[in-house]
Amino acid sequence: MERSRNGRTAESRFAPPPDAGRAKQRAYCIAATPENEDLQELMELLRTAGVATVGALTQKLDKPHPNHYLGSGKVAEVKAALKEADANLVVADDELTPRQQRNLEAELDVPVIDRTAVILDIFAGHANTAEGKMQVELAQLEYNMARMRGLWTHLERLGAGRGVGGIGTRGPGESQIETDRRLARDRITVLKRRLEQVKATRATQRAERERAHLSNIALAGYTNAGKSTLLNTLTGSEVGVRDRLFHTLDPTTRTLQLHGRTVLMTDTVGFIRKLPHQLVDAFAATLEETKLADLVLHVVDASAPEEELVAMTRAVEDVLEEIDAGSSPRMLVLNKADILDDERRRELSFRHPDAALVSAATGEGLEDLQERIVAEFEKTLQDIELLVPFSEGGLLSELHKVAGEMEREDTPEGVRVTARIPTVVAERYGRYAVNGR
Ligand SMILES: Nc1nc2c(ncn2[C@@H]2O[C@H](COP(=O)(O)OP(=O)(O)OP(=O)(O)O)[C@@H](O)[C@H]2O)c(=O)[nH]1
Ligand SMILES: [Mg+2]
Repeated sequence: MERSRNGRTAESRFAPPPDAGRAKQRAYCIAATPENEDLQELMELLRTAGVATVGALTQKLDKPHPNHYLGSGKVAEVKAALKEADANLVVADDELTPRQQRNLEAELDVPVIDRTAVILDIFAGHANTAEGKMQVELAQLEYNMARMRGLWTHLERLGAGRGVGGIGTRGPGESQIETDRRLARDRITVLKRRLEQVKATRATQRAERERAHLSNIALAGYTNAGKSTLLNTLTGSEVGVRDRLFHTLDPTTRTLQLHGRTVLMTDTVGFIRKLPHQLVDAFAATLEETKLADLVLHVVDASAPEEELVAMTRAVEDVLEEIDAGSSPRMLVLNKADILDDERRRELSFRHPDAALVSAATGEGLEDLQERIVAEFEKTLQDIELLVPFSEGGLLSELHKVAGEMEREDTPEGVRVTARIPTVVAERYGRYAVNGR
């Protein structure tokens, strides 16, 4: 029997969980895709959101049907399957247009949601900080704005169709829709303004860190790749780790010792295929951390099958491009080496000769990774000669952290220091440079 990466069997993904009979939401997954994609990731998202999957259907289409997402024959097939599986929710693997959603609901007579809604729901459940919550709410509002009309039609239909009736199920008419849209727009304005303030605070914090003149490494990668685990192992911290998608939403920065030098390492929100653009926009402040890093470690779950690994890697590269982090120096880190067999290890080192193969869980390969990071920074090391005024004594200990080793000599004007440090950091000491070095 085919075993999925996290140990659950392929069969058990479809078999109802023990309490599925009572599970409120029993989802049927659908996908229109040009490639032979399975729906495992969507089911994984649903599992994270606490929804049971009771069936799935994929149709090979170059482009989703503009009216019904799937072709009309397939929609009829889904309708029959829903009854069979006793599903009460349909989930599409792509973001649906309001029209596709409306039409599907009319045909299938159950609520239809899309991948974006599921991801937004997970983010909403995982947001802990005020900033995270605002970012998610903004993304949700942006997503819902376009769909409000559809939502009301939906409620109306359910009310009429099932004879439930009552408050909130009747069509509110144009004026109510308009009022709601206005309220949503107002709230969006407020949230955007507050997030601007958060962004300013974050910029101040970053400026403070930069004043500490340390290089900054950002961890980036697909959700569940092991970024937080890697941060924990390397820096001895205890950031939350779980086998669920989008566990980390808020960035965390820790210090890391590399051959006597101190650098900063930041763990942040993971990426996914078809990442809702509303989230990318709303998380702009968070993603700045990656964008402005001196080095980006792209962490990959190397235990994924090759095809999936390539797709996940590409998805991350795409988002990095999208947020404009494409030009930062980057290093590929193949994680979860502990669960690879020898053949796969050989294949990976052949395919990705420049990547570091590590296990954040067992510590394997981490020394090599640290060597590589040092080597990466070495490439840009520069000799500097500074004259630091006595009034700036704190700078000396900071410089010592960055340089690992340095020579110092007291002179009447201040302390004369020679050291070898990364160019990015050297620039921050520019005003104390002697002889233009
Ligand atoms: N076998 C194995 N499992 C690992 C390794 N590193 C992480 N994991 C597991 O992978 C799962 C995800 O790890 P996290 O560190 O939370 O992953 P993440 O990239 O931070 O995920 P998000 O915060 O959701 O984006 C957890 O169940 C970890 O225990 C590893 O080296 N080997
Ligand atoms: Mg994490």
